[in-house]
Amino acid sequence: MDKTRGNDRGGERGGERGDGARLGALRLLAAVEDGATLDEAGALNDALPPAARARARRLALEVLRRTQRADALLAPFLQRKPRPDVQRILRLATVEMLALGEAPHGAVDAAVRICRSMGGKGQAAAGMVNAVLRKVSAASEPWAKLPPQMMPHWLRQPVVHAWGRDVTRAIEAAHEAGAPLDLTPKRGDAPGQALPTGSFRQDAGAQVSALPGYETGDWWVQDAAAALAVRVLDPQPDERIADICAAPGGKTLQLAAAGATVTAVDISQARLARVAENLNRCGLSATLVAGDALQYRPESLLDAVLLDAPCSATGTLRRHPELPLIRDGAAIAELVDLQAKLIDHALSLLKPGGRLVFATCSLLPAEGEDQLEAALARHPGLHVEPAKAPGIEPEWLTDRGALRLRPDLWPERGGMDGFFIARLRKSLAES
Ligand SMILES: C[S@@+](CC[C@H](N)C(=O)[O-])C[C@H]1O[C@@H](n2cnc3c(N)ncnc32)[C@H](O)[C@@H]1O
Repeated sequence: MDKTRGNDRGGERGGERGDGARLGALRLLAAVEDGATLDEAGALNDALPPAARARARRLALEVLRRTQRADALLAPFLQRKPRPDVQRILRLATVEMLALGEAPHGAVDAAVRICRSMGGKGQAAAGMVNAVLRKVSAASEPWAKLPPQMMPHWLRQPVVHAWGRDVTRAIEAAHEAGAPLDLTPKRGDAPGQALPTGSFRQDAGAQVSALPGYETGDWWVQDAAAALAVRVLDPQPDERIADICAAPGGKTLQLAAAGATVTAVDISQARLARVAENLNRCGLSATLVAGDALQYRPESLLDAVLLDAPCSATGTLRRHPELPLIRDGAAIAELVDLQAKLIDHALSLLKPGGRLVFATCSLLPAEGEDQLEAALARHPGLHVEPAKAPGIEPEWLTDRGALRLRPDLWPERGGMDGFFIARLRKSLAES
């Protein structure tokens, strides 16, 4: 049996060695290779104590951000390709030592112990793992020279085409650096460093539920780029606004906090339950509608619609580095088609002169700039209003006045998710 895939607590009871967290990370990495997201695989570590479960996830994230780099460093030290479970152990120890500053004896001894605990073939590999990792521990110079992990071709190619190689490499460096934790205040402020756009930033390791104001719902977790969609929409008190792809609800909370009368629609009943929980925690309210947004029709036309459309989520690779491993880009055409239908439907819900914000957390122009051009061509009376909100820098705007946000922006502050955000005004003539 492959023990790194099982539900073995692996020494976490002893605690001091941290093997439970390492085994948990290896379990997550194996599940990702089998096609699961880290969120889907999370339940595999339910038997671990909370601190070890959190550390397992952090370790898996750090490895997934550097798998190519670890494999490139390891390759010259390996006489033949190891079994996948042994390769994962080698990657984990490599990343622990060279990226996370773990002392070599701790990381190497743990890798060897884990190999030995795997029985027959693992035991046979333990000597090789020990010898290879001792060489790796002295390889910090070649490690530093290796480039950050490249995006897969289906994503990299359109990104290079849109912004060139230097920006592409800067985006890849931002993916490796990971994401801080951003908070959106209900009103006023939230704990952390104030960002120019109104969000507050904590270090990546911050424990959300331990931060002041969590219990009282004074803020919620939301990337600074994601928070800009509602700031660009600029909701006003008592305006009737629908958030038609709402779950888990960060943007619904912003709309409700601004005093708008909000309807939150989502096709997933389970995800909509999270919107309800979040509203409840923050003492805010909205009408919730479970169902296909394409079928949603309010009793009367709306002042504004927020469409944060389903997309490739390629703007979130800092937080979801497993996505390139489990997606091949084949679903993009279908998503682009759905986004266009949702834009057309959203416009039909608006009063003449009403406004629509279309947003996707994607790096692909097909889900942003090109989608906008196609919508303008389909709706002659529709026009783009330049995105305005505090902290928006002029170079983030496209020629059309939409916002193109990328992970390499704000490098000195820790970056932001990739997002495309366009504010559209329906013509007064169109009903
Ligand atoms: C990008 S997420 C929205 C994130 C959300 N706006 C927030 O800020 O928390 C897209 C959402 O669209 C929902 N969705 C996908 N297809 C839909 C459809 N046809 N109608 C309504 N919701 C849909 C998904 O369930 C998912 O929750």
